[in-house]
Amino acid sequence: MSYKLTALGLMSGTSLDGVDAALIETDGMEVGAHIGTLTLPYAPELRATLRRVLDDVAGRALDDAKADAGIAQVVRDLTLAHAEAVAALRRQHPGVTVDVIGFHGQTLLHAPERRLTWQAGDATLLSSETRLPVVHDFRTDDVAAGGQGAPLAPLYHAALLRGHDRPVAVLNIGGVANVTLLTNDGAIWACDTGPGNALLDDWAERHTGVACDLDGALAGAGRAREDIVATLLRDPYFAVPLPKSLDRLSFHRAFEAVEGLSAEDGATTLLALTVEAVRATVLPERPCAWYVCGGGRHNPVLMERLRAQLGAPVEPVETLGWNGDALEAECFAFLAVRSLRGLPLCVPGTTGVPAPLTGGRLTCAAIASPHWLAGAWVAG
Ligand SMILES: Nc1ncnc2c1ncn2[C@@H]1O[C@H](COP(=O)(O)OP(=O)(O)OP(=O)(O)O)[C@@H](O)[C@H]1O
Ligand SMILES: CC(=O)N[C@H]1[C@@H]2OC[C@@H](O2)[C@@H](O)[C@@H]1O[C@H](C)C(=O)O
Repeated sequence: MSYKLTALGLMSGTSLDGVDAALIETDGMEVGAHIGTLTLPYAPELRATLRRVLDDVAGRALDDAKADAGIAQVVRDLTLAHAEAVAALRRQHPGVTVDVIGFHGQTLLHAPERRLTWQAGDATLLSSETRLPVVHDFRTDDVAAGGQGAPLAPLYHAALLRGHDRPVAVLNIGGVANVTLLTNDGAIWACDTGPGNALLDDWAERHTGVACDLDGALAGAGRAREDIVATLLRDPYFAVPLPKSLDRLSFHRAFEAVEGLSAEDGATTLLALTVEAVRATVLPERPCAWYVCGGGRHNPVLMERLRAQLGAPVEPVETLGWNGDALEAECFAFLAVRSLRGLPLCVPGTTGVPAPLTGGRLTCAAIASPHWLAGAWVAG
């Protein structure tokens, strides 16, 4: 490995459950030590506010939403939650010097067809709170270049899977689900497959008051209405070839289709949609194995249906020695270092950009000269 940095990645995903933080060593090409991780759940009020803001932002002009004082306060609150996660992780590893933060931010809007994507977060505030350089805004350049802006995890998956048998797939089941496929000829393909847990979370919250269908308690007790799943699979999204990406709210019309079902049958049907959407994704090669990360792998009913439907072994990424709850946070640590080095964050097969493209912006507030900026390494 060439000159490596200690990078702290921060991800707050579409599930709106909180901030994942991870510390790794990397030169942006290889991944060295996995130093530590933690999750800091959002306070329930912040989560509820974010859920409302998502709906609000979807219905108005983006510039207008960004200028809204109420939304600005939410952005500040979520940034401070990220700063708290950084402080907590640094307290756990007092001997470690962090070189840079990779700050994804909270996606509040993703509409690549309008060349819009917004990962809310105040990088200047985070940098001044932590006194660390912050790389942020990872998706804008990709979308501006005509790409989907997502998923961005595939190059990290590829770095971790170097030398692994192919074709192989990594499936993330977060709020939205996304797949990375590494093919026999060394290509990387990716897309969002469809809903992940977001619909099931909202359904469970509505019916039980609990924020998710914990351990698949509801979905395991119901029957899937396969006719409804089949109808939902006629959505044009599934006919679009990859690369393609989704917003958290993209499939909320599925709610109308399950309206009137019992809590259990509705949950089983929504869970079946998540799995069938993966199966319906046309990949250039059939994976010989699927490795699953993201919170969905904790749902045994979901894993069981994936195993039954995908026609190849389906295992949690822990089988590979990875931490499936920290992977996305690690990814943004890795991408921060790639951004500093001007390396691509995406390639045509992952986001549809015309050519490999770097991205991200560096913000250094209240830091005279980050020690690594003095080195020749960054220029190289
Ligand atoms: N024990 C469990 N039983 C059922 N579901 C679970 C369990 N643990 C986590 N989950 C699901 O995982 C979700 C969180 O997953 P994750 O943290 O991967 O999402 P995210 O990173 O926010 O989303 P995305 O990857 O779309 O950005 C929860 O909202 C819940 O649906
Ligand atoms: C716009 C956005 O935030 N997309 C997320 C979301 O959550 C899962 C899926 O949709 C994925 O495409 C992406 O996140 C991961 C980290 C990615 O970019 O790979």
